[in-house]
Amino acid sequence: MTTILIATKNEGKAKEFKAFFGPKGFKVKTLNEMDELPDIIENGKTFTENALIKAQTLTDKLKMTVLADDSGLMVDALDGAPGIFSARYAGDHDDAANNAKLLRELKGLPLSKRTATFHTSLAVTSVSKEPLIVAGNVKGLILDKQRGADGFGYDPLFYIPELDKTFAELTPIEKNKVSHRGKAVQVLSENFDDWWER
Ligand SMILES: O=P(O)(O)OP(=O)(O)OP(=O)(O)OC[C@H]1O[C@@H](n2cnc3c(O)ncnc32)[C@H](O)[C@@H]1O
Ligand SMILES: [Mg+2]
Repeated sequence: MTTILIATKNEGKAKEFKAFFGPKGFKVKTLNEMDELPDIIENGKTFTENALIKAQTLTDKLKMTVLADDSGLMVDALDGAPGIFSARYAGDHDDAANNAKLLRELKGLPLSKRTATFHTSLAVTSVSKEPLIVAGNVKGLILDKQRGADGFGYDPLFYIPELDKTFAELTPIEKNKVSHRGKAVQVLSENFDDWWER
C-alpha cells in the first residue's frame, strides 16, 4: 500500500484529503504522525511556489509521495493583500486579529468595492516524478461585519452573493462544493490517476 503524506498539521484539512485518497487505496498520513521533519522555508512568491517547496522538500527528505497545499485570500481593493501572507496578516497566526485588521483596512468602502478571491494551490510530488500542480479559486465579497460561526480563518467575512451566505454559514459539505479548496480537489480528481500511472 502506498502512503501519501499530507503536508499539514490541520486535521480538518487532512480529513478532506483522506476522503479523497482513502478510496484510491492510499494510506494517508499527516505531519502530526511524523517524528522527524525537515526544515521547510516557505519563501516562494506565489501560492504555487510555496506548495511546491513544501511538497518537494518532504519528498526529497522522506522519499514519500506528498501533497501540500497553500491557500489565501486576495482582496482587490488591497492590491491582492493579504495573499500569501494570509495566515499571519496581523502578526501571529490569529484568525480574530486577522479579521479585525481586514475590517480596519476596508473601513468605509462600499460592498460593491469589497471584491475578493480565495485561492488554493495543490502540489503533489513523488520520487522520480514531475510534480502535479492544480489550483482552485472562488470569488466573493468582504462584509463589514462577521456572519456565521462555522469554518475558520476569514470565513465569517467572506460572502457569496449567489448563496446569500458567508463561508461561516455553510456546512462543510456546502462549503466544499463552492470553495477554492473544494475546486482544487475537484481538478486534482480529474488529473491524479493519469499522473500516477504515467
Ligand atoms: O499551511 P498549513 O499548515 O496547512 O496552514 P495554513 O494556516 O498556512 O493554511 P493555508 O495555507 O491553507 O491558508 C493560509 C491562511 O489563509 C486563510 N484561509 C485559507 N483557506 C481558508 C478558508 O477555506 N477559509 C477561511 N480562511 C482561509 C486562513 O487565514 C489561513 O490561515
Ligand atoms: Mg500556508
